Amino acid sequence: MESYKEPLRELARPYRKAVLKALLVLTIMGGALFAALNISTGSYVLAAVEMAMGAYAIFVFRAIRYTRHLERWIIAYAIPFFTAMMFAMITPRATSTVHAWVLLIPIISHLLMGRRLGLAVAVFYMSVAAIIFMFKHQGQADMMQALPITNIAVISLCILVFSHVYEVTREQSERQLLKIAQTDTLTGLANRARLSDIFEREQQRARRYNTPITILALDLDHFKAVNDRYGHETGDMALQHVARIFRECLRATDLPARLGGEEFGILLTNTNSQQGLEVAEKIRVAVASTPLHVNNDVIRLTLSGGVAEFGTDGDTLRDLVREADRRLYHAKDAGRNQIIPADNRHPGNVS
Ligand SMILES: Nc1nc2c(ncn2[C@@H]2O[C@H](COP(=O)(O)OP(=O)(O)OP(=O)(O)O)[C@@H](O)[C@H]2O)c(=O)[nH]1
Repeated sequence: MESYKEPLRELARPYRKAVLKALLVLTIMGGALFAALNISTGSYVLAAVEMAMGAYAIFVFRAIRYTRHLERWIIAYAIPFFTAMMFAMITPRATSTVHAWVLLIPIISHLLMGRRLGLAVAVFYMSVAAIIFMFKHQGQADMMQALPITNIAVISLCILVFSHVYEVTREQSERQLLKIAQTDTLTGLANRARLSDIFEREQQRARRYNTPITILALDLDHFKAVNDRYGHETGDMALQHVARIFRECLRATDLPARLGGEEFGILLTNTNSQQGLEVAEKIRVAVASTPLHVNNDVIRLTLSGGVAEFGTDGDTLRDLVREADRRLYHAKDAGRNQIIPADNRHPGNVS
């Protein structure tokens, strides 16, 4: 489960909202200023468009305060905003300096909509602006020369490329930081924060499609003795060794996580508690039958576990981990190296 799409979107929200708010405030102020200037020069249609954009900006400013659909409001505002820009370019009374506004499009669209949609919207409106420019100035010999046209084209392209590169790099750094923040450094497994994020997403899917989710809680047996006998460094190697076995035993859609110390939680999507028990048994047998070789030592490890199923044992990750933990401690009490299933009646084989 490598996708960080949802948490990245969440992370970008406050910053996109701040950019949108700044744009709205500037539109309200700019709308009033340019409407007054256009009224004074008799450009009433343009003034009406500017006042309408200002009024719409006030409406959107209020609407985004508590919205859960910021992305939709961004599109609902940016598209009319850019369209109004194109309209301002078409009007006969508009001066050629109005084209300077087009340079804002790639910056605003990337900041508000991200690298993919931002690029698509920017390329579309900049192309429309280029066509309008050519039509408008086709009779003006001084503008229709290679140098001024190349100047404008290169500046526009530079701003488009810089905005895009900035946004791509920003997203990559954010993804990298998020990955670090959600990964256990010792084992490379997910940590509790990532397990929680993925569980939130998966439980929504499970409710919608009525599919099962199972949580396993697994804990190494007598791990303190491993540390005491072979040292902390070897203990760390044992944790890495177990993490490797988890990866080998699980599907790509399962998420193994280190909950802390020598305790692990595994999220199994599309898996009921019976299938979950089979997975846990497979891991238990693999750990018990794959000793760790360090120098000349052969270190035999075992683990105990508990299974809990979404819905039957609880609806939140906290409840499910608590239930799976409760069974895990039964397994410890019953002699270790065993899994207690979700129905709590039939412990798995003790080898
Ligand atoms: N090497 C290493 N040891 C750790 C790490 N985190 C926790 N431990 C050790 O794990 C051991 C856990 O000990 P206990 O909680 O007594 O559990 P146990 O010895 O496995 O006994 P049972 O769980 O009852 O089978 C302690 O010695 C901790 O110091 C870690 O990151 N690296």
